[in-house]
Amino acid sequence: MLFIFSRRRVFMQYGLIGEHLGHSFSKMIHEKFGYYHYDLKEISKDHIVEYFKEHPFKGINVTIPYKEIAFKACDHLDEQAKSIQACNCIVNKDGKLYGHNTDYDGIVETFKHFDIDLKDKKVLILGKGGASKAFEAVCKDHQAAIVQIVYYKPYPGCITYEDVQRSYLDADILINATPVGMAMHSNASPIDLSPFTNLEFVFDAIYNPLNTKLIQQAKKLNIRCTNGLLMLVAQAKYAAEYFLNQKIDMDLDSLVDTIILQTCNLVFIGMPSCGKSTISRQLANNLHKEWIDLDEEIEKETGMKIAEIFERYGEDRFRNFETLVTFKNCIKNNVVIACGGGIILRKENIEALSQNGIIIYLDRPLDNLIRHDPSRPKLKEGIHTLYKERKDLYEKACDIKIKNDKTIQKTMQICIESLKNKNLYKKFK
Ligand SMILES: Nc1ncnc2c1ncn2[C@@H]1O[C@H](COP(=O)(O)OP(=O)(O)O)[C@@H](O)[C@H]1O
Ligand SMILES: O=C(O)C1=C[C@@H](OP(=O)(O)O)[C@@H](O)[C@H](O)C1
Ligand SMILES: [Mg+2]
Repeated sequence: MLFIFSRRRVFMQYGLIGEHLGHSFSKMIHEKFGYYHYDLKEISKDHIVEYFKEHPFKGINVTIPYKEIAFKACDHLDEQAKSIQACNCIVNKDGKLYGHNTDYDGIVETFKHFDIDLKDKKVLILGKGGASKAFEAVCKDHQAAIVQIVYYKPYPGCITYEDVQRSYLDADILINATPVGMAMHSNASPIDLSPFTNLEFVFDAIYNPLNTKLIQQAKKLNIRCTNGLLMLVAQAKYAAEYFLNQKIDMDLDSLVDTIILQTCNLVFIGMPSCGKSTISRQLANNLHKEWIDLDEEIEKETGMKIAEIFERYGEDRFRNFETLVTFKNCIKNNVVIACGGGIILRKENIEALSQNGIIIYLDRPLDNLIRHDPSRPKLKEGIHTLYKERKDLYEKACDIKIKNDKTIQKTMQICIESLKNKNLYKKFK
């Protein structure tokens, strides 16, 4: 009896099920609709069949790797779920399960938003999992001329990445439906875009990090592109409409903006002693965000003070630690990060921090900077020499430059005001 009671207590009415949900934004999105609590429930492969048998929910979303099992568990399926053979949304009506695939709608919504006409286009879809099938269905329904699935090894119906190099470099649209480039592997890209000749649009279904390596490259090459955030937000809205059996009146583009604001990081760069650590910590307190100082993280990881690392191992080794710690922290969400002054010396550091972060350059008058401090070994080279070497790198790396020539409190207020500028966040769209 007690057993049944305790199990009932944890039943969720609305939520997301999947195997690993650590990086999901779904709770945040669904609760913005304002109709219900939304929970995240990780279920192991051993328990998933039983979960569907019991179906203890009113409405759920389903994510990797259970969309196909969900499809099989449903009593009724809509056309999109049938054609994709996978469900990401199930509604429980009087004990019967109604399956939908709102990923399909999220994809259509995204192509529409960017005004991409799929008709007669040559489309490459990387990956052959659940998301890939939804993209394939959308492309075929919208009369793309060729829809080719790319897989990393030979597989029926798929081509390999070598085949792409040989005969598909004239593709019009490229879609990443693999997890390559996602959070823990954010330094990887599924494909190099530079040899493509005709790419009109790149669609990366990943939304964390907001800017994957693939998206960063597309932007560099001036190819129009999107991450998976609008798709995610749109599929959530359509799922909520199925859950509630009513229309939800919410502008998706503004919802995307809200999610970006709540998930992106604020990253401080600038000369040694320009105020990065001090001002970013106060800003984090003020905005109720977690604060991370990369120098402190290096000291924690190595168990040594910065000056000791320089002395015992030299600058190069210090820079390796710095890059390691940068890669570990850059894929977090909603954190404020203080970097060390030399972070801009390696391009890959800034690229990594830019995946989820707005880069803020704190510019403090040189005359106000500390000249001698044994805990800051680079100062021995002289502030003017360092500034000459680095000035352009700071300028180039930053999204916004803020003068720190007033009080700490005042500069922090200026940061807060400047960060209200919506244009800053366009880099994530
Ligand atoms: N606007 C300011 N007015 C007065 N002191 C400041 C100002 N900005 C920074 N400082 C001081 O400068 C010193 C170095 O700041 P810190 O945050 O450690 O710099 P960074 O992390 O950029 O090296 C600290 O003592 C800090 O309080
Ligand atoms: O400018 C630099 O090369 C360095 C700056 C330091 O951080 P601060 O900028 O916080 O002093 C620290 O990362 C290390 O001593 C190297
Ligand atoms: Mg510092």
